[in-house]
Amino acid sequence: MTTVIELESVSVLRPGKALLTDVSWRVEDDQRWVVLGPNGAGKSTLMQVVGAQMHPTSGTADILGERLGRTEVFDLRTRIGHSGTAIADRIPPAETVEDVVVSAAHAVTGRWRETYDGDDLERAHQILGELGIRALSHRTFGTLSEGERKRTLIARALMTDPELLLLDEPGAGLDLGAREDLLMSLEILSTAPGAPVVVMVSHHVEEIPPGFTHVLLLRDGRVVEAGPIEQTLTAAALGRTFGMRLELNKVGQRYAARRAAFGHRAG
Ligand SMILES: Nc1ncnc2c1ncn2[C@@H]1O[C@H](COP(=O)(O)OP(=O)(O)OP(=O)(O)O)[C@@H](O)[C@H]1O
Repeated sequence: MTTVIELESVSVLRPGKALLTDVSWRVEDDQRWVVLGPNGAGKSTLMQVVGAQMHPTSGTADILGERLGRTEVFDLRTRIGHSGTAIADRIPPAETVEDVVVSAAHAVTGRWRETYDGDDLERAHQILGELGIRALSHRTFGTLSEGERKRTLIARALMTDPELLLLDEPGAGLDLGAREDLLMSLEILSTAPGAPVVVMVSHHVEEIPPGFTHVLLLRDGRVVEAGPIEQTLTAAALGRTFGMRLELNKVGQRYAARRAAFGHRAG
C-alpha cells in the first residue's frame, strides 16, 4: 500500500477568511474517496491543494510522494487528472470533443498550440469509448449537453494516464438518467485494474458511486469526519456536516438522505 495524499494540519487562509483549517487527511492507493460538504465548505479549495494548484498557508501536503513547496509542481501536475468547472470554462466552445481530450496530452486547452500523433488519437478514442461518448468525437464542446460535457472532461483528465484522478462535482447539473450512467462509468473506471486513485467531490450522498470506499465530510473548512464509508457516513455525521437533522438510508451500495421527520432521532 502506498500513500497517495498526506495532508498534515493544512490551512489555507485568505484575507479575512480561512478556506481550510487544520485539515489532516491520508489517502492510500487502494482507496476511492468521496468528499462531501455543503456549498462553501472548502471542497474545491481542498482539490486545488491536492491537485498541486494551490499551496497551503500552513501545514504540509505530500501528493504522490512529493511535498508541495519542495517539488516542481508542473511535473507533479502531469501525474494528476483534474476535472471540474474551472477547466470547462477554459475550453473554447468551438473545440471538438476529440481535441478537448487529445490536447490534454500536452496539458493545453486549445488544440491549435500543438500537434498530436496517432497514438494520442488512438488513446483518446479508446477513453471516449470507455466513457460511452466515442460517437461525439467530432462534435464541438459548446454543443454538448451537461452530461456529455462532464464525460468529455473526465476523458480529458484520463488522457495522461494519471496516478490520481480528481473529479470536482461530476454529477452536478445532470438529469437522473445521465447521473446514473455517470455513476456506472465511475464505478467501472475506478475499480478497473490499474485504475488511478479517484477522489470525487459532491454535495449529495445519492451521487456516491458503488465501489467508493471512503468519505471525508467537510464543513466550514474543517474535517467533520473522515474514514471508511460504512462506519463514517452516518445520519449524525451527515447532519453535523450539513447543519440539519437528517435521515440516511442505504439500499445496496447506494445512499439517500433527507431532512429527518419531526421526532426522528439521528443515528
Ligand atoms: N480568494 C478567496 N478569498 C476569500 N474567500 C474565498 C476565496 N476563494 C474562495 N473563498 C471562499 O472560501 C469558501 C470555500 O470555497 P470553495 O470553493 O472551496 O467551497 P466549495 O465547498 O467547493 O463550495 P461549492 O460547493 O459551493 O462549490 C467559500 O465561502 C468561498 O466564497
